[in-house]
Amino acid sequence: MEIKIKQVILRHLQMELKSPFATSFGTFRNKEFILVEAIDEDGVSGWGESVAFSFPWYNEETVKTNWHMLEDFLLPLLFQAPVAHPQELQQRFSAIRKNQMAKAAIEGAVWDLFAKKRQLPLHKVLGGMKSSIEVGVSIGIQKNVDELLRVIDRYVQDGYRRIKIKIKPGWDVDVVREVRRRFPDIPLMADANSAYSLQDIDRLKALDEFQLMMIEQPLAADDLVDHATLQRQICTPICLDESIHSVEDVRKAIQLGSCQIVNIKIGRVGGLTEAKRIHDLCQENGIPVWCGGMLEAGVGRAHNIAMTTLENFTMPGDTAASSHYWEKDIIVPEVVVHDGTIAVPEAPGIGYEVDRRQVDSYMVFAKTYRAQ
Ligand SMILES: O=C(O)CCC(=O)C1=CC=C[C@@H](O)[C@@H]1C(=O)O
Ligand SMILES: [Mg+2]
Repeated sequence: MEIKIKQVILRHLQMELKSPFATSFGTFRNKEFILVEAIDEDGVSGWGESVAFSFPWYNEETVKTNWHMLEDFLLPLLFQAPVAHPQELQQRFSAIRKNQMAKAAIEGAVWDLFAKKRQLPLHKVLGGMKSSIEVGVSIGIQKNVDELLRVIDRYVQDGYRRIKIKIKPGWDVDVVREVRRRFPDIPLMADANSAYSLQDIDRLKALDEFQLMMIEQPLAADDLVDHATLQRQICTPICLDESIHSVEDVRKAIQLGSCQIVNIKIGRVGGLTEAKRIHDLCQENGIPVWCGGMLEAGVGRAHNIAMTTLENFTMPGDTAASSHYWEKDIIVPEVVVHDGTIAVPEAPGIGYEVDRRQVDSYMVFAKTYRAQ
C-alpha cells in the first residue's frame, strides 16, 4: 500500500510557554516552530513537527532554515515518487547534508500517515510494546535556589519519575547540594548544555557526591573525545545529547567510551528511522536511552511518546504533560501525566487529533505545496 502524497501544508506557529525556559544559553518564552501536514490521495493527513527554534542556540538549524530546506529541497524530493515505507526517505533525502530537524519534520508526518493508512498506532508500527511510559520533567534555571526547590517539590508531588535541572558554572555544586539536602532520594539529573570544558574537571568531579543519575552534555556540543577523557575521571554517568546526530556518532561514542547513556531527540538525529537505529545500537551495547524534549507542542510530543515505547527506553525522559508548557495545546486530548506516567494512545497514527482551530489561532503563516 504505497503512500501517494498529493500536498503538504507548512504552518509557521507561534506559541507562548506558560513560564520562561532558561538554560546555560539563555532564556526564552516564545516558541516558534513549523507544523507539517502531509495529505495523501485519499485525503488522509499525517502530522510532523519541527523542533528547530527561531534562534540557532541549540544547533545550527532555525525555523527559517527548516522552511527553506523543506520548500526548496525536501518536498520536491518527497513529491518525486510514492513512498512504500517511511524508512526509504533517509536514502531519498541523503543528497541533502545534515538539516536533521527539517528532515525529521517531514519524515515524521509520513510515519504518521503510514500508520494511519494501516489503521495502526504509530508506536506499534515502530515496534514499541509498552502501553504506558514513565516520564520525568526538565526544569529551567530558576531565579534562586528557593524557587528551584519550590518548583521541584511541585513536580515531585505530581509524581514525575525523574527531575532534570540545568547547571552551569556558578549554578552547579552548591545548587545540587541544596537540592540533595531537600530531596535526598529523588531520581535527579543535571543538564549542562555544553557549559563546561576539561578545565572544569574538579567542579564536575565534585558532583560525584550527589548520586546524580547522569550529567547531560557537560562539554562541547560536537565533542566525543573530551567526554571520553572526562568519563574516565568522574563517577557520574555522562549522557550525550547535542553530540549525537546519527547512529555513526553513537558507534564512535561507544568505541571511545564518551558516555554511558544517550538522550535521543527525533529532530536532532533526522527522524524516527535514525532514532530507531540509535535505540537498537545502544540496546546491543547495554547503553540505556531516554527521550529528550525540545519544548514540543502536541504533535512532536505524540511522536516522542510513540518512540519511548521502544524497549530500551528504560529511563524517564523529558516528555512532560501539555499543561507543563502550554495554556492550550494543539492536540485533543492533550497529553496528561498521571503519577509520572503517560498512557500510550491506541488510536491510529500519532494517536491524538490535531485541533485545527487551535492551530489556526497560533498560526503566523502557512503555505501549501502540491505534487506536480
Ligand atoms: O522539552 C522539555 O521539556 C526539555 C527541554 C530541555 O531540557 C531542553 C530543550 C532544548 C535544549 C536544552 O535547553 C534542553 C536539552 O538540552 O535537553
Ligand atoms: Mg540536553
